[in-house]
Amino acid sequence: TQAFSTVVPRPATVTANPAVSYTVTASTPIYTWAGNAAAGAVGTYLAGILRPSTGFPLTVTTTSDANQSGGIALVLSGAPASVGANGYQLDVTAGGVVIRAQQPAGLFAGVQSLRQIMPPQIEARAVQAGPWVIPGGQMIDQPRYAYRAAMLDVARHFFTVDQVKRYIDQLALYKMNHLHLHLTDDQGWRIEIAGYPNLTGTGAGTSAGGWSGGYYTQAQFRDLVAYANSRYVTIVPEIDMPGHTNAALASHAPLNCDGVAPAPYTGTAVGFSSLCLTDPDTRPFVDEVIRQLAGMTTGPYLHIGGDEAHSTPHEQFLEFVTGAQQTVVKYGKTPVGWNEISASTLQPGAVLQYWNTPTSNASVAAAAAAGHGIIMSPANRAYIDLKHTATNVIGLTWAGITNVQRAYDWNPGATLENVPDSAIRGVEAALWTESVTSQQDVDYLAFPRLPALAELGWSPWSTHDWASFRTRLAAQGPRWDQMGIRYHHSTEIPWP
Ligand SMILES: CC1=[NH+][C@H]2[C@@H](O1)O[C@H](CO)[C@@H](O)[C@@H]2O
Repeated sequence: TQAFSTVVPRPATVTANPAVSYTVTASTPIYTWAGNAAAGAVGTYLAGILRPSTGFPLTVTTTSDANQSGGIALVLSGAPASVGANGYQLDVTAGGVVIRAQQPAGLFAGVQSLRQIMPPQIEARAVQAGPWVIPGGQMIDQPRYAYRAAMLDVARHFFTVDQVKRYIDQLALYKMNHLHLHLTDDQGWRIEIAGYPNLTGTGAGTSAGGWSGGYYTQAQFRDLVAYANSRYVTIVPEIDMPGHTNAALASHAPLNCDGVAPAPYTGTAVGFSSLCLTDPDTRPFVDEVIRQLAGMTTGPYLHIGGDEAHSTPHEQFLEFVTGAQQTVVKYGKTPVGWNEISASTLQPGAVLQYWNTPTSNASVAAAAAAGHGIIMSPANRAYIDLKHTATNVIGLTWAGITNVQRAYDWNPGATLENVPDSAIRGVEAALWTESVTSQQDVDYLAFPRLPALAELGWSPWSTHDWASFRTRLAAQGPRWDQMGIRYHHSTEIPWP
């Protein structure tokens, strides 16, 4: 039987009851809360996970009984107030499983914990022998931070809709609830913008290293947004500006100060490109891009980049970034930017993403003091594009080598001087793809560090403990084997 206390992220309170267990059988139903379609969808999602590996019907039916026994019950009643909108209470007794929440999002989170206390074979896509014994116990659980995210850079190398959906499913398993898509950079523009067809002509024609290009049509992007929403993941699209813009400049000559489009770029340098901020074509371009992207995005955030604008005159940079934030607000979204935008006139609600390595930054601290939220992605902790070990082939090294313990053993709420935990919105694991050209590369770099950052975003600091985490992480290995995730077998982890 899978141990009860192996869940990642660690639930806030976990009480194993080894005296009891519940076995899922061919007659086990899934009950969902009557009258709530979203709860029903969570039940159908759970059935989609359990049916292929058990071969059981696992019929989904409704109940109005907050103490429904005799199966796996997902109920929107009886959850303690402490779990809030995104938490849950999970009880496994001899009589069955009951997940209680205040909102469907909490049921979805509870389902992820339920998956992890079932045998690893539950994640197989072909029928397995069983038995499907679930150990007894109780969890009462809720997230520490509201923003628990991963970033996938689809500009340096392009990843298909299906590959991104697979990543979304992996994020959901670890209760991450935002996926930041880095859609544009020097090497590629990956989102269709009506009226500027060459952005996804020349702009999407190649990638770092000269590999094949690609892009999302607006319909495909909307499909990704809908898929993410069905996994309680919010897409955060990024148009990186005014630097990191060679793909746009190569696609649309008027955006260049001299009116001459540069060649597409397949290298991996940064900081050499800039939109021409004195050019009258730039503002309408930026306005149209933000307008269309906001129209495709159901989530509240639109990321305007702002990093490494080393080729942009500083005063022009400040004025541009202030204007870009105002445009995002005009189209109904909340602006997010890399921490360099803190020097601009931050718009109400604007959120900063901290990526630098120093533990102090006066401009960011001032922004936090003014009430702006901070997302923590310090490169020497949260950049899962860096190598795991010095001998790794793929991965970068500019901010060091990040093994699992370095990714895990830090407190996002107590990292930046004069930035209190109350200013921290959450954590984001950033996967840049200069050296990443395949699904396997993504798996190898993301696992096992992504779950480490997921635990930092979800679990209370009071339970933060490397010795406990490394043993719980070890129990995830057999699950990843079943899921076909080709993870890095870090020597820090006692894999079974
Ligand atoms: C915000 C930020 N800008 C740079 C930096 O992070 O490092 C990344 C590689 O780790 C690189 O791809 C990116 O363009």
